[in-house]
Amino acid sequence: MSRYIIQGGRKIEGRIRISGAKNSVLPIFAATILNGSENIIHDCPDLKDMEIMIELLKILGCNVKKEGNTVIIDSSGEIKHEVPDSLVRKMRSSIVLLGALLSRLKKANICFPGGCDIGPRPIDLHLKGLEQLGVKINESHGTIFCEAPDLKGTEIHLDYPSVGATENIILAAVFAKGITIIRNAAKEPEIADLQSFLNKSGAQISGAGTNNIRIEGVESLNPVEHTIIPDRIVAGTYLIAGAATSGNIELENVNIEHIQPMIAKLKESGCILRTGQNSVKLNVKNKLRAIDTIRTLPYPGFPTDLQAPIMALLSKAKGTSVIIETVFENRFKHVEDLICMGANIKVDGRIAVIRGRNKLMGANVIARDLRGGAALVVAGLCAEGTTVVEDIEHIDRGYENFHVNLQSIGADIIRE
Ligand SMILES: CC(=O)N[C@H]1[C@@H](OP(=O)(O)OP(=O)(O)OC[C@H]2O[C@@H](n3ccc(=O)[nH]c3=O)[C@H](O)[C@@H]2O)O[C@H](CO)[C@@H](O)[C@@H]1O
Ligand SMILES: C=C(OP(=O)(O)O)C(=O)O
Repeated sequence: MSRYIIQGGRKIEGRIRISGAKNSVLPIFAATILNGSENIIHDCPDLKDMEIMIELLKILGCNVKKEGNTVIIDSSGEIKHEVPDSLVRKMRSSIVLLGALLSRLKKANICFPGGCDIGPRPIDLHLKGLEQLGVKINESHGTIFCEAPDLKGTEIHLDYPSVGATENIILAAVFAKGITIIRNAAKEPEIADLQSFLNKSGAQISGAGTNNIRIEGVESLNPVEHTIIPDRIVAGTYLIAGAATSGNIELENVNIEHIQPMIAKLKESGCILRTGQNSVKLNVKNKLRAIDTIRTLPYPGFPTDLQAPIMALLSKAKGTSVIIETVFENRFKHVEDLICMGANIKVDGRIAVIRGRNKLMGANVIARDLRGGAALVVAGLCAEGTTVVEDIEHIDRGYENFHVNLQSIGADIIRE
């Protein structure tokens, strides 16, 4: 187990380039199974989850080469339909291999996926959508056995705009006969990136980024070269870290449209933000103010993945803030560690009330999930004294070179 040791109280100042998005690269890697060809993918972030997905693809029969942040995946060989449980349980995105394998092989066996422990996270909407496309599903002893003798396009109305379900249905529908329409689809930028990757390969998909996605089945796909979109959650985390230390930072390689929900809230708190075409600068002149209400929502609402980091920031803002977590049922595990650091936070169900304190104090805390862990790093950066964050393997799932990047902009953080 590794840990970060942070000496708080230093302003972070400088420039960081944002890596490709974890939640984009993982479904796109799964999608490389479809074309049975070579796929060259640039700006792949060096993350634990990406390593696991590469391992999974190799076991399934793909040839994978890594050259810096470019990954070349050749899926022209024979592909297996059974996905090993131990790796599937290590992350959430492994479940999109289901749609990809059904598309390519018309069958797949996979267990229930892992990922951050932030609530029950069922996959009923994935399975319901796949069944509507004609997939026969049997569950036994935790394994889902799927067969898709005859995938047929149809209209699917999602009860909730689930990111993973939207991705799985898109993947399964690429070769389905006729037209598939997904209504109430997730609108996240990572879905649009998946569409863009698949269309470059010859798929006929439109509407990603809106509630209605249309997929016209095609017969075959071609090799692709693609660059992953910048990670809006990583960008948001660095902006929050900059704000929490009253710093002065510039982020490069960001899509400004994708980070608008964070920009709006940071401005409400009193941060000064200036946007360029693909960059954003943040500085802070006065003490930050509380934010009346933050309600996490599907995109373009405020992202649940930044709920924990912004809570760390609000723990030191002037006044009382309210955060309502509407997406996941149990995403406040970081609260007890923030309280250990001196924060005044009360939680009732999905609502957290944060009364800003003048200071936070360094403490020994534990990263219990990916973004909760990032929040504790943010808190450590702006706390007095030393903070030790244990179990940082969770953070490795989603942040490339986290402490190295923070060091490069003046943070006192080491990995042990
Ligand atoms: C790898 C990846 O891309 N992860 C992201 C993805 O997770 P993920 O794809 O798991 O998130 P979903 O959008 O599917 O889940 C949102 C909500 O819908 C519920 N639900 C989902 C599917 C289903 O079949 N039934 C069901 O009830 C979930 O329990 C949750 O309460 O989107 C989340 C919401 O933006 C982000 O926090 C995650 O970082
Ligand atoms: C919840 C997250 O990841 P996952 O869905 O992979 O668990 C996240 O990225 O914050």
